[in-house]
Amino acid sequence: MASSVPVPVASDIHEHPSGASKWTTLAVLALAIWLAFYSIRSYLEYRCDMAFSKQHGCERPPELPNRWPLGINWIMQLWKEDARGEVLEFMSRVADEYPTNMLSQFFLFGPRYFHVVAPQNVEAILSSSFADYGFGVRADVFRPLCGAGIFTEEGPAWKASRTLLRRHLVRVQPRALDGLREHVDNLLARLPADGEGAAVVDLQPLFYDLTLDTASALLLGKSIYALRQGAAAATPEARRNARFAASFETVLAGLSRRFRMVPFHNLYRPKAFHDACSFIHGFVDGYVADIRSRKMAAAPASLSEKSGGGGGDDGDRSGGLVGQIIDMNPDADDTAIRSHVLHVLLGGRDTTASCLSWTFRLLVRHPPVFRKLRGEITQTIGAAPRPTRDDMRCMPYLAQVVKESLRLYPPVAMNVRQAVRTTVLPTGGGRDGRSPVLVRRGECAGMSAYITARRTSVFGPDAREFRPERWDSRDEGGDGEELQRCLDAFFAFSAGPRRCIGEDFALAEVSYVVVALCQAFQIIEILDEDRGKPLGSERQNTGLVISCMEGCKVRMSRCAGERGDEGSATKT
Ligand code: HEM
Repeated sequence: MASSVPVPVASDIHEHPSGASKWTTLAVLALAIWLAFYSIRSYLEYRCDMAFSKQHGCERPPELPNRWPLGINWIMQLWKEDARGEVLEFMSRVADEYPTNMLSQFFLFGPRYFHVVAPQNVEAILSSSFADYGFGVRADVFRPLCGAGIFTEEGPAWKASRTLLRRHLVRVQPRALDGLREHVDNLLARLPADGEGAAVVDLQPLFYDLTLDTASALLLGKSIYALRQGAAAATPEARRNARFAASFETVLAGLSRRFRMVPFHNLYRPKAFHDACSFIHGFVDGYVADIRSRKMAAAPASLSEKSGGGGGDDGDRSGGLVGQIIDMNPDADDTAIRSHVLHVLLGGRDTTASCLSWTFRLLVRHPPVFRKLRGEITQTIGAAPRPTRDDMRCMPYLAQVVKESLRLYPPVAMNVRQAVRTTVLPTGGGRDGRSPVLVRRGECAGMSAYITARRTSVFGPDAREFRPERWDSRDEGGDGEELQRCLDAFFAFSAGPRRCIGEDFALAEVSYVVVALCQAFQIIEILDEDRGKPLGSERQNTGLVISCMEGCKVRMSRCAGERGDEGSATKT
């Protein structure tokens, strides 16, 4: 038996390699070919880029010096400052040390990262060289919550989403203030009542509830009523709404953590985050199914007539954005509708609440500005219960106050783009910081409206001060040059083709709430313990938008006789 088994000899082994070693050889060969190809391509690309750089007279901006390899010292410092709530102020201080308006650095093994401060460079990235930049990993970071949509898409898909969403916003815009009234009433009901005397209130969480209510009404045709939850939490619907509001908070915190972990963001997988995403998906899907079935039951014939894209006048009233999309295209995919809803919610809710919160923080810290604003409100609408759109157009100082608040505390404080092709930024290179700068394909450019707002070279010696008058075209007495410089450097709503589509809606909402609170409360003032603290010394939460860790605590009273401090000057 033993003699029938063939025994391999050494020569057989060499001439007929086993399956495994054959594949190993092939894999090594493929890797070597890929490496050779990659190196040659990188080298050729580098040569082309250098020629391009020379042609445009580019020079490198200053490099941030690393104390430890791979910029680890900077990463640790940023984490530390972030935990302290001071990361934006820290970055502003670093930028101030470099008058060239531009810095470059590497983080770990990532691509070169440019810190862009000069308004000309911001303009190039957002507008004139728009096509040269993309979002990098943003889509991947947002995917668990909202899939593909306006915030993450590029090219034709983004254009289609933008056209659709703009159409909806333009349609609801004229009636937006009517829709706000109910929610502002709910806000007022949560504040100290008549005769209750002066009370300390943190307005920040209430503003977040308010904007969740207005945004959900805009998108789903029915509000979440977060402001009413205390009173009505007994019903199953109210409980579901409360869970939606809580899940949304969990998800936003998770998304902001994912951003901080790039490129390891996919390692962030806590169960609470995924459960919250699933709940939100099911919640919105429920609304979509409900609106669709109501529409089918109400007018099956008219639905097919509208499928050409015309939509109906009731689009925004019955089912908000969801209803309008179904009106225009009854075959629209439900998951795609859900993504539209979540993208706009993501873009419109926290940003508006953040703006409201910072505006009131600033107003109570600047009594002369608050007094002047109250004067304008009284003069324009007197005792009328609520302002109309026309009333608000007649309040230029109100617009200046909101704009100045957005300048100093832009809700979207940081933004990043990644070059999709090699390109040039107009300024910031060389010793004097005036030469163009080469940005190679794959390199990143980070902009911060917060840091730019604090540059004295851009906004003048009072850049860090809250001075709404800087936006008054009549105030300068000069040739309007300074105002134009301020306008060019203002990008709280971004700029160029991807400028915010909710700007008008947000400004109307913020202005309306400011007027409503000023009318209802004769006293809104700073707490004694907060007096004298300079702007920027507060602790900030830099998630997807900036909020204040200390909230927006004020002392309020409906009646002037019940003020906490006669010395304060917020009364008209
Ligand atoms: C004070 C409030 C707001 C601020 C400061 C603000 C700011 C911004 C900024 C900076 C961007 C550009 C983001 C980027 O390109 O990375 C943006 C985009 C966007 N915003 Fe707003 N926003 C506000 C309110 C709103 C509201 C109320 C809505 C909707 C109702 C909205 C919807 C959007 C959408 C859909 C985009 C994406 C536009 C695109 O990529 O084409 N925003 N916003």
